[in-house]
Amino acid sequence: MIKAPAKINLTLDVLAKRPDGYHEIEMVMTTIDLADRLTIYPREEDKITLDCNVSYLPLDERNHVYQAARLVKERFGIKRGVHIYIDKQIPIAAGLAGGSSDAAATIKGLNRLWNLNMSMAEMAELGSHIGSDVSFCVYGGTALARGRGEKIEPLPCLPPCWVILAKPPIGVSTAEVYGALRVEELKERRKSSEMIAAIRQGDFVGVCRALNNHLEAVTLKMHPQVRQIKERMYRFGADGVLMSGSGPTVFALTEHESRMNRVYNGLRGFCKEVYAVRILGENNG
Ligand SMILES: C[C@@](CO)(OP(=O)(O)O)[C@H](O)COP(=O)(O)OP(=O)(O)OC[C@H]1O[C@@H](n2ccc(N)nc2=O)[C@H](O)[C@@H]1O
Ligand SMILES: Nc1ncnc2c1ncn2[C@@H]1O[C@H](COP(=O)(O)OP(=O)(O)O)[C@@H](O)[C@H]1O
Repeated sequence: MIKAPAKINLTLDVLAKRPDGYHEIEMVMTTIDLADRLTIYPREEDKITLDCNVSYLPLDERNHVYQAARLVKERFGIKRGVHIYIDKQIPIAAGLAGGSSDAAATIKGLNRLWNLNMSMAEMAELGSHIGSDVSFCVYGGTALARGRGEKIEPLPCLPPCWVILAKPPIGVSTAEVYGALRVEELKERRKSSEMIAAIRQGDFVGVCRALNNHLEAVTLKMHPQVRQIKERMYRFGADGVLMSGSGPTVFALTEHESRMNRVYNGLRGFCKEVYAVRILGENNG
């Protein structure tokens, strides 16, 4: 069994729109203890098959797990197959990179199963062909991602804290959110350098102060309930609050367990999907 953890964006600074349609970004991300679980079964027949505990995911070539397995097979000319069971726990289209993390876990799992001896950097490069967030998910832990998200620089672990996540019952398309962004109109300044400094100093208050997501205003405009969740988290005592990725999931950080409980209980009843988890440890880089 391989764990595929979700990520949150502590920063997402958009620098420019690129001619290839992607955006040049800088983001500090960290993995959290909310994870899908993948089980890989080898099969002699040269075929990739998937199964899953939920009915709303495609089990064919549209699934990132299928794409990852096909890519590894093609890259190494492997003529054997696999059956992969996905135990889905991460909400989908939520800004938590569930699909990207599943793809990264598949690459890592097949690297081991077929003794391919790929390094972290090689697996991250392979993953970048599936999606911009897959490279980060290969490393996990805390890291700075640049380029369109595929250039990874590992960072030290965050100071210990709690993460409370609330996901409103809407799915958000990443492409749509980036598409609606006007880079020249961005008002919030970039904060990734400030975030990195706070992490290096183990400064939790500094981490909360440096939270920034340039996509937040776009998604807030499309889905006003995201703002209501943010306000409620602050009201119940969160130390820092931000939307993750393209949303709509919002997370709160708290240093103390008692505050975590207040925020968690304050959000339940208001929002159906609420989680309280820890940050995961060091990355594997
Ligand atoms: C916003 C972020 C932040 O971590 O995550 P999510 O909200 O999806 O979790 C990422 O940048 C998303 O990464 P990922 O979901 O892998 O995106 P991709 O599949 O590569 O791209 C989907 C679409 O988003 C847009 N896109 C993505 C990355 C980027 N740097 N600039 C872009 O403009 C492009 O229109 C692209 O066609
Ligand atoms: N294994 C997978 N898990 C989740 N979503 C997947 C997977 N494979 C393909 N997808 C598709 O990818 C899209 C975004 O998935 P996800 O990674 O959960 O969101 P986000 O990019 O917001 O973090 C969804 O529309 C979903 O159908």
